[in-house]
Amino acid sequence: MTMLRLEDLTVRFGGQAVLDAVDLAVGEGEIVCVLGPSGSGKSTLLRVVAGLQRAEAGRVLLGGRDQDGVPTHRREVGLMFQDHQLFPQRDVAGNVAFGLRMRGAGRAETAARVAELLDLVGLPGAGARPVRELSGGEQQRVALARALAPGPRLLMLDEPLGQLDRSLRERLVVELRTLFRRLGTTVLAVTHDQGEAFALADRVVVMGEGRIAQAGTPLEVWRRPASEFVARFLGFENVVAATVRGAVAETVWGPVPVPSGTAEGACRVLVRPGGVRIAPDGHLACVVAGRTFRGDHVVVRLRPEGGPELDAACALAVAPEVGASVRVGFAAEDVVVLP
Ligand SMILES: Nc1ncnc2c1ncn2[C@@H]1O[C@H](COP(=O)(O)OP(=O)(O)OP(=O)(O)O)[C@@H](O)[C@H]1O
Repeated sequence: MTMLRLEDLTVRFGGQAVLDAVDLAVGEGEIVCVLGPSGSGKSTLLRVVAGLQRAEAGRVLLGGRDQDGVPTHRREVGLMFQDHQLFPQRDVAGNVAFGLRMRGAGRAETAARVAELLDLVGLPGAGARPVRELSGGEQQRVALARALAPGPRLLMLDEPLGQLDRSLRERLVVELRTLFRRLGTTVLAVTHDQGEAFALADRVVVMGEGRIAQAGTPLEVWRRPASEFVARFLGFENVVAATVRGAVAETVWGPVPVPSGTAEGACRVLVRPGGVRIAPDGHLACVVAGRTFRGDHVVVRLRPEGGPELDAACALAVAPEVGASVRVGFAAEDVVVLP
């Protein structure tokens, strides 16, 4: 079943379309992450779904019902923003209970639900703690418990882990995914951090200038970026103009093998760094201009005889030193033809 459907949604500020005829469906229990550069319209999208921002055109359907004219508090959506927006004067329980009280829940019911949620987010017994004394990660959990407390049909997260340091983010994102799976929560999250989106989402939606540039599973989007915009946003820089003839694309880097069935003629090609192979029989001579350590591999920046620089992903043990002369070839499985 589709929990959320956006049809032809358009929002303009000062004549500029911030959302430009956006169509999107989120299934029940699905976790969708909207990813995009700053200003691409991600937060506006959430605000329209929540009823905090009016759309100029298009529809928002929740559980099949048009939400036009339905106020925020009747939409049964949970919201969690990047700065948590906890009430500093209330303790943890008072924060988590907020949405329940708004719905008129009784004292005993509220207390039981708060305890249950604090267990769920890994803060058992923390109800009486002042929120001011919590760490960033603990505050994030309280904000999550507060958003989940009223049992929303759709949980929306806006840069949920934005303020936290990297290692905590990486840990929490795994916890969040496990929790949402267990609860069967339908989630629409926005983030500019691709690592976060790819770790959290069943489906990733990449936005640019108010439009959906690509939607697909993390693996699909990673393996087959649909455009140069998506490829560059994901951090792929090995993009070059090409002319396809048969199974080969001619480029300033020399011939690049392309998948069979690729249309002939002008295009742009992406070679993922893993497909730039340093080997003595490679056709392209390069000098190593830089090296970036990436944990389990090294990204080597190569300066070819002609054309733009390119990145190669190398195993730690064999990565050449800066200044070394190397030769490279391209592996077909890491070549993506862009429109
Ligand atoms: N109420 C408003 N009035 C005028 N312009 C606005 C308003 N809200 C947002 N904008 C503009 O709309 C554009 C999209 O904003 P939005 O916050 O949706 O982007 P975003 O993708 O969430 O960005 P970020 O990642 O920086 O939060 C921006 O250019 C922003 O300045």
